[in-house]
Parts: sequence; C-alpha cells; structure tokens
Amino acid sequence: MPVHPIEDTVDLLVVGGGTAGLVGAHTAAALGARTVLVEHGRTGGDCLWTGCVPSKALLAAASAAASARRASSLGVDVGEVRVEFARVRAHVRAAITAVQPKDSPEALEKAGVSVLTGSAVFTGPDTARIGERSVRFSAALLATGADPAMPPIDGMETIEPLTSETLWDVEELPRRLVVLGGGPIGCELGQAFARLGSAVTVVDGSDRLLEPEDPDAAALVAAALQRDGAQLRLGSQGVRIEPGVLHLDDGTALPFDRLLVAVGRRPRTTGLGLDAAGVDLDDDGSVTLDAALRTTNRRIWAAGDVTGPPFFTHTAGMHGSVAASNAVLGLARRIDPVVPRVTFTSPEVASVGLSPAEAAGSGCTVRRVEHAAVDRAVAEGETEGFTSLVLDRRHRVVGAVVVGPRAGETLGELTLAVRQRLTAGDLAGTTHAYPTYDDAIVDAALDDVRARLANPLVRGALRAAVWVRGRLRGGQRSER
Ligand SMILES: Cc1cc2nc3c(=O)[nH]c(=O)nc-3n(C[C@H](O)[C@H](O)[C@H](O)COP(=O)(O)OP(=O)(O)OC[C@H]3O[C@@H](n4cnc5c(N)ncnc54)[C@H](O)[C@@H]3O)c2cc1C
Ligand SMILES: NC(=O)c1ccc[n+]([C@@H]2O[C@H](COP(=O)([O-])OP(=O)(O)OC[C@H]3O[C@@H](n4cnc5c(N)ncnc54)[C@H](O)[C@@H]3O)[C@@H](O)[C@H]2O)c1
Repeated sequence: MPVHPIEDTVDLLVVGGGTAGLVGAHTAAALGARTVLVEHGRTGGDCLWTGCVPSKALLAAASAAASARRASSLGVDVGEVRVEFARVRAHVRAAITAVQPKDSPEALEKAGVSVLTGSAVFTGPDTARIGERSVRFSAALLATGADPAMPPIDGMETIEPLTSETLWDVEELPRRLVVLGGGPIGCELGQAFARLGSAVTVVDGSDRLLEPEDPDAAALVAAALQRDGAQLRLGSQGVRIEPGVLHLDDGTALPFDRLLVAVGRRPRTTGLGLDAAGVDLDDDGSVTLDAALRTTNRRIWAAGDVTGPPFFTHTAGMHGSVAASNAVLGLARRIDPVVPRVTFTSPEVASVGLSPAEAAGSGCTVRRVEHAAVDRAVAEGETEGFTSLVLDRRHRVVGAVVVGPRAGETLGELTLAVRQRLTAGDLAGTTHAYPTYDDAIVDAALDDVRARLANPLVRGALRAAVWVRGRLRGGQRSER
C-alpha cells in the first residue's frame, strides 16, 4: 500500500521508476504536486541495477587488475595477479546496495511521492490502469526506458545470449567471450572482461569502434583493448550462430563460451496503451516529442531512454526534471542541447559539443595537445591521450574531446565552457592546479591565444604599445 493515499485525480502520474521517472517524481513533489510513481520492477532502473553502477564497479575491479599488472613498470612488483570472479561480483553487488537507498520507494515516499507497484497501461487521454486500480491524471510523465536490441542473426534462438540485463547473473568468468557490438557497452564491458581474464573478441559491423566518437579517440581505445588481450573483428557482421560458434560474413568462425549482445537499445513502448492515450511514435520507435518534451497528447510528457538517443543517465535525469516541471507548472522549458558524454574505457573518452570532424569546413579551429606533453601524464606513465578544443571564429569553445585517465572528470569544465560560450582566453586566464590533466586544456587554450598574438596586425599593435610604454617610462625617468 502506498504511504500517501491516492487522490482521485493526481497532478502527475509518473510511469517508470528509473532515473528519468525518479528525478521527475522528486521534482514534481518538490514543486508541491500530488505525484504518483508506478514501477513494475525495482525502482532505480537500468542505471542502478544493470547499467552504470554495475558496469563502473566491474570496470573498477578490472582497472585494479590492469594496474597491478603494470605496476612493475613503475618499479613495484606485486607478483601474479589472480582474479576471483565471485569476489568481483560481490564488489559489484555491494556498489548497487550502497547506491540503492537513494532510489528506493522509501526515499520517494519520504519526498512526498506515492509509489505503486504494477504495470501502468493508459486507458484514455487522462486515465491509466495499474492492476485493479484506475488513476486519472492532470499530467503524466512517460519514463519507461529502453530494452537491449537483438540483431536478427540466424540461430540466435538456439543459444542464451547475454545482454546488459542478464550479464550480471553470470556466476563464472566466461573463458571465451564474444562481444557483438563495439559501442560504449561493448567497449567498456569487453575491456573489463579482458582485464579480468576472459579471452574477449569484439565484433562490430562498422570499421571502427565507438562510431560517433572522434576517430583518433576510438583508435586509442582499440589499441588499449588489444593491449589488454582483446581481439577486434571490425567491419564484420555476425551472420549465423550455432551453439558455441558465431559465423561472420567473411567466413570466420568465432568460438565462444558466452556471447554478449551490445548492439544498441530500443525504446520500451509496447503494452502501454499509447494508442488509447494518443501518444505517437517516431519511425525509430521512440516517443514523438516537441522541444519541451511534450508528446502528441498535451497532458503527457516523456523523458529518458524511451525518447530515443542519446541514452544517458544524465540526460534522463535532466530531462525528467524539465519534463516534470513543464508538466506541473505549465511551462515550456526546452532541453539543454549541450550534452557531455563519457565512455569509461581506459583511456576514458570524454566529449562535448561539436567534434573536430563536425567542425571541419565551418571556420572553426581545433587546438590539440598530446598528453605526452602533460607533466601529470608523464609522471603517471599515462601519456596515451590528448585534449582537443574546438573554437569558433570568435575563439569561443564550441566543442572538446579529452582522452585519458579520468577524462570524464575534466569534462565538467569544458561542458560549462561550451554552455556559457567561454573563450580560449577565459580558459587560459583561469588558474588551474598543477600538475593535473587540466594542463592540457590550458595549453590548448594558450596555443590559441598565442596564435592570435602572432597575427601581424596584433603583433604590430602590441609592439607599438610596448614602444610607447617604454618611451613614457624613459620620459618619466629623465624628469626625475
Ligand atoms: C551496461 C550499461 C552501462 C551504462 N553506463 C552508463 C553510464 O556510464 N553513463 C550514463 O550516463 N548512462 C549509462 N547507461 C545508460 C543509462 O543506464 C540509461 O540511459 C538510463 O538508465 C535510462 O534511464 P530511464 O529512466 O530512461 O530508463 P530505465 O532506467 O530503464 O527506467 C525505466 C523504468 O520503467 C519501468 N517500466 C517500464 N515499463 C513500465 C510500465 N508499463 N509500468 C511501470 N513501470 C514500467 C522499468 O521497470 C524501469 O525501472 C548505461 C547503460 C547500460 C546498459
Ligand atoms: N558510458 C556511457 O555513458 C554509456 C555506457 C554504456 C551504454 N551507454 C548507452 O547505452 C546505449 C547502448 O549502447 P550500445 O553500445 O549497446 O549501443 P550503440 O548503439 O552505441 O553501439 C552499438 C554498436 O553495435 C554495432 N552493431 C550494430 N548491429 C550490429 C551487428 N548486427 N553486428 C555487429 N555489430 C553491430 C554498431 O555498429 C555499434 O558500433 C548507448 O547509446 C549509450 O548511450 C552509455
């Protein structure tokens, strides 16, 4: 039973208790709206149970193994590295357990949100059914997330492929793991398992990993995966599966103990009664939205993975909040177009705004600093990486790529720079702590400032200013 009695008409009905629904419900309740959240599984969603939290916990264990293996290059011998997968799994579960209370029904109810367990089905433009109960709503927020996509490969039905949802139940480290898909999930989990000791092969139909990312960044990730022992089969499609073997279109047969499918995600929209509610879908299956996250039903807003890419927790949260406040206050706030993204491989790939490739031919300048020239990277022996700033004609930061350890931590400053339209001069003029990977940002920005100073006109004007200042000083001295 919900702690708060359900009113006849609720101000906001939230369908889905993942990040988008949780943040939307908290926002609406904080604004004083009578809010009901319906979840048919566990509150916390993909991020907590099968996505960000377990994957980053697994990557942390994998990174510890990799650090131990390279410790001797820094003069520290740790002996043979042994991975106990059961203890790695315990670490993953402990991380989930530690984060879970924030996303719990108790936390929601404490914030004033009524929580219902069950599947919500819309029965009309302003009504929904949850089991036996019928709810009328002034506004609703659709936040049902997305499922892993399954490619139509012959024989897939003869095996039990792993997905990001089922992977966490695997009790033994797979000896041979084939990962289908070299996007963020394939790269992060492929690297994690390779570092933990699986023989990993990553297969991707594209001729490179991490397709939307900067090609140089993707190449560094590919090299790192190979160093970790993973094989890459790029430009290859899986065409047939028989138990234990994936056949590729080039005739290669890849034996596996487990196959992990990571070829994208599909918005969860079936069985929700969206027809009855008058909520239309786009051709890719995501919910049709306006810029303020309102669906084709004027009472229903949507946020998170159900709205299509990008599939990130931070967009789910931000959009959940914007949608909920628009819904309960009658606003038309638009979503922020500046979205940072980080792939948590080693090295991390962090990007925001216009990429160097997108900027080509637009009059933008790319200032790039290799991390081999960054003192902190040299000190840590982590020089494989770079920082690129994309600057427009007025020297404003319109994009950035950082590849290196903890690149995601550096990205906050650059995201703010893009959002606030800061210039290279603003970055170069801000004191950054030394030695950090941020030195690369300062050096890239300084390159731009110095290039401007090297312009003959600017140089001439500066020389004249220095000359005049010198003469004035000389005059003052002779007067004394
Ligand atoms: C392996 C992996 C790693 C990831 N790592 C990152 C990362 O590092 N950083 C990042 O930003 N993103 C990451 N993501 C993506 C991120 O997890 C998702 O973008 C985010 O969790 C989406 O949140 P959501 O609220 O839209 O959907 P979900 O979290 O999927 O929540 C939807 C909820 O709705 C419920 N539901 C569905 N239908 C109904 C119904 N009819 N009635 C009631 N309830 C319903 C579901 O049970 C679910 O709880 C990762 C994803 C994966 C798979
Ligand atoms: N760090 C993060 O923020 C993070 C981490 C994991 C996941 N995610 C989110 O989850 C979403 C899903 O991730 P994903 O990696 O599954 O999807 P993705 O769409 O990003 O990448 C899928 C990859 O699979 C390849 N592919 C597609 N069909 C194939 C086939 N039949 N055979 C071989 N390769 C094929 C594609 O070329 C692509 O490279 C992403 O869009 C991402 O936004 C984010």
